[in-house]
Amino acid sequence: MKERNNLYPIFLKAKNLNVLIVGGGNVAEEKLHFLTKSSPDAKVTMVSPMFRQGTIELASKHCVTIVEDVYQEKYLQGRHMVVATTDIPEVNVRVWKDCRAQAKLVNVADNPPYCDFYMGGIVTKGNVKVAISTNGQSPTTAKRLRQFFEEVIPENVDDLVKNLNEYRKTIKGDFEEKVEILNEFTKGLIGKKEVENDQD
Ligand SMILES: C[C@@]1(CC(=O)O)C2=NC(=C\c3[nH]c(c(CCC(=O)O)c3CC(=O)O)Cc3[nH]c(c(CC(=O)O)c3CCC(=O)O)/C=C3\N/C(=C\2)[C@@H](CCC(=O)O)[C@]3(C)CC(=O)O)/[C@H]1CCC(=O)O
Ligand SMILES: NC(=O)c1ccc[n+]([C@@H]2O[C@H](COP(=O)([O-])OP(=O)(O)OC[C@H]3O[C@@H](n4cnc5c(N)ncnc54)[C@H](O)[C@@H]3O)[C@@H](O)[C@H]2O)c1
Repeated sequence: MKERNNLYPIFLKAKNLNVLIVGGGNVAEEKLHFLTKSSPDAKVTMVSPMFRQGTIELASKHCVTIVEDVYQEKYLQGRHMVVATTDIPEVNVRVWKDCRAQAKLVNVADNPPYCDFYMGGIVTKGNVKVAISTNGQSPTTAKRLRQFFEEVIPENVDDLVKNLNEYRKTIKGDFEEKVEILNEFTKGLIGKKEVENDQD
């Protein structure tokens, strides 16, 4: 059978979660960069004996606490999600095992078999967000697609969302009637004359 991506994307309120990043090198900085680019209000703690200067600067602009120490299990306390990025495979595997034992979501960066979730390529335009995954097959493609969608999704897509949100408030009637009116009103948007099945 043809391969397909069975991952289930969710849009996390990173502000309400405690994320731990283990390590403070290149990979940690890349993961922190893309996390805070998408979610500037993400709550993050980083633990590592060494941090890059760029990481320290990025951390100071966001809600990121830096702890200078080697990884220990106690740092998992209160964390919902963990990203392990050290250059010592045994440490990353230990983080993975500790997280699994405590049913915490864990991502060993750049190491798909040790990931409960993947970080994606992310495009944000106001209230609209698109997340891209290649099923862990090609991060470079995820990056290129992200750049492509950053170009082609119009900046004013957010106006549409806001206008429809306002319009929805003015529609009278029950839930079904509202859904019908909003669907009728937005039919033209996808460039097809007939929308055959609104479940698609
Ligand atoms: C999207 C993005 C998000 C982010 O990092 O936040 C992301 N990787 C990005 C860039 C990137 N990473 C790497 C390169 C070098 C080129 C290359 O090797 O392809 C580039 C491209 C570049 O930098 O140009 C190295 C790399 N990464 C992984 C492997 C292992 C492997 O592929 O098997 C290796 C090889 C390591 C080695 O050689 O040992 C694995 C993962 N990287 C993922 C995410 C997850 C899959 C996402 C998906 O499903 O598509 C997954 C599975 C796990 C994870 O880490 O979550 C971010 C782009 C953000 C943006 O630009 O918007
Ligand atoms: N740099 C890349 O683009 C890249 C690409 C693919 C794979 N990798 C792999 O990913 C891993 C990390 O790469 P990197 O470039 O970020 O390495 P790095 O040397 O820049 O960073 C490693 C970090 O891990 C920290 N660390 C070491 N032991 C620790 C411990 N016990 N507890 C907590 N933190 C600890 C170090 O202090 C350092 O901050 C390496 O195994 C590398 O081979 C890197």
